[in-house]
Amino acid sequence: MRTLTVGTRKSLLALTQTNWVIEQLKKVRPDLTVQLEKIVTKGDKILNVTLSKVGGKGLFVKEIEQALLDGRIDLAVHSMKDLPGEMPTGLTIGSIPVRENPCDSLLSRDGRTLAQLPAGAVVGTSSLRRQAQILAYRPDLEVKPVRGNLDTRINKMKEGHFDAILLAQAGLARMGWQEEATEILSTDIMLPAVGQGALAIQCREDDHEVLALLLEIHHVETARAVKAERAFLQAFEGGCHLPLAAYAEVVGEEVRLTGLVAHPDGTKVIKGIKQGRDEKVIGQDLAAELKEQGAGQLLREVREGLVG
Ligand SMILES: NCc1[nH]cc(CCC(=O)O)c1CC(=O)O
Repeated sequence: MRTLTVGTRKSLLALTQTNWVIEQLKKVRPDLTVQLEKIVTKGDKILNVTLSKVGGKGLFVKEIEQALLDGRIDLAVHSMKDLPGEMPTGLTIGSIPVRENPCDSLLSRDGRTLAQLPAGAVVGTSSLRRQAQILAYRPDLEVKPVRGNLDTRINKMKEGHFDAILLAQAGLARMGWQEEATEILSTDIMLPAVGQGALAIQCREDDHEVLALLLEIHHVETARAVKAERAFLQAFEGGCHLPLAAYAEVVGEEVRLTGLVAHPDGTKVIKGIKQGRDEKVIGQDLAAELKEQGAGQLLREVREGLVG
């Protein structure tokens, strides 16, 4: 097989994820040769400003997709939760490898769990999804925005800017920093972002050589779960900056999907569960059910900046 060029963002997490994928590929094809092509995306350039204010889906993805289309790279590893619903013609997801821990974690300065944090404690997160759910559970906490890469956020907490922060356990685990988590939050308290903990490996849809290779590390159960979660998200024309969460698991032959839409201040949580064989159908059905309870209107208000 030809030497493959793998595109990646320059952040430590992106490099770590990409190297993990290359390792998995080499397990099945020991003779595989690859070279890395580091790409700086718009999202990386503006990490220090409020992404939700800048808007724009796929801030971390666009330049990488262009490099794939131009043939400068042959495959690219994305965090599934950062990947927009629509994909440019000519590209496809060739593989969804096995999912890491999908949960969110609380990291606190003095080792206190979420239940033990005192009233008024300051929790750092810039995610409306995390903000909404943490305030629904503990309305007495204060949420403040925090930006930057994982290590930047952890350092800001340790320096005392926050009593605690919320991060995806998957990111910590991939970096080998799982011990930094004070508490892995149950999905009952903190439902994850769509696709959280999963990776998507993107390639050109006519590159059969790469497609055959990627199939070797495809994980069918993860792919089924993510398909249900993304069908739910797409029914809301959702971006990743909305107070929307979903998590699915394979149960026997079926997939069980839990989804929610919340007011950013946590005063309202619209939540439901759907189980069935067809991932797309349960995603769409659950979205329709939550819309009947006002979820569509709530998200429109968030998008238009009326609340949040
Ligand atoms: N939004 C940024 C982002 N995109 C992917 C991860 C790592 C976890 C994952 O793969 O889902 C993170 C960090 C975080 O949210 O704490």
